[in-house]
Amino acid sequence: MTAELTYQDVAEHNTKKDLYVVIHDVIYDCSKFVDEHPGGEEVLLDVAGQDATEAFEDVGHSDEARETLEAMKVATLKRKAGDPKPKAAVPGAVSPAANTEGAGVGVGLYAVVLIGGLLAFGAYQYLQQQQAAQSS
Ligand code: HEM
Repeated sequence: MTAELTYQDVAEHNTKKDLYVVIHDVIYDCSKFVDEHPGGEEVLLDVAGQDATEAFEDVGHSDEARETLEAMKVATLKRKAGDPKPKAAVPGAVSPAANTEGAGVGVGLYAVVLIGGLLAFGAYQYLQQQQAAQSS
């Protein structure tokens, strides 16, 4: 199967009865699998018509799951300028239309990571000081 589809094509298949996902730049038709998914239909509906690479990999699916996936392959992804980057599955971006503003979301994510890191560092320093104060 050598068909190529774009993100826009995939985004149209975003319902339970007609559900495509992109994982590692390959497109899979999960329509028949939604009801059988051991992880529930909700998570698949969340990524319907979108890049599910991160969601799929985060769970650490088994080899068996990967074989199931392989059987559902329908096409490969044809990337166009402005499409989200590989693995750029953005948690919370439920609407397929969200991929038109990929750049903005990317910057936002960096900000979140940066602030999270600073907070963790601050907390660490604080705890160190507390400990130092206690032991003196
Ligand atoms: C799209 C193709 C997918 C396939 C073929 C698939 C297949 C499977 C299979 C076979 C299992 C059973 C455990 C295992 O063998 O690893 C499983 C479990 C699970 N899947 Fe998926 N999955 C897919 C996508 C996703 C996505 C996008 C998520 C999003 C978070 C997800 C979340 C989970 C979770 C949380 C479990 C664990 C359920 C439990 O242990 O109770 N799956 N999946």
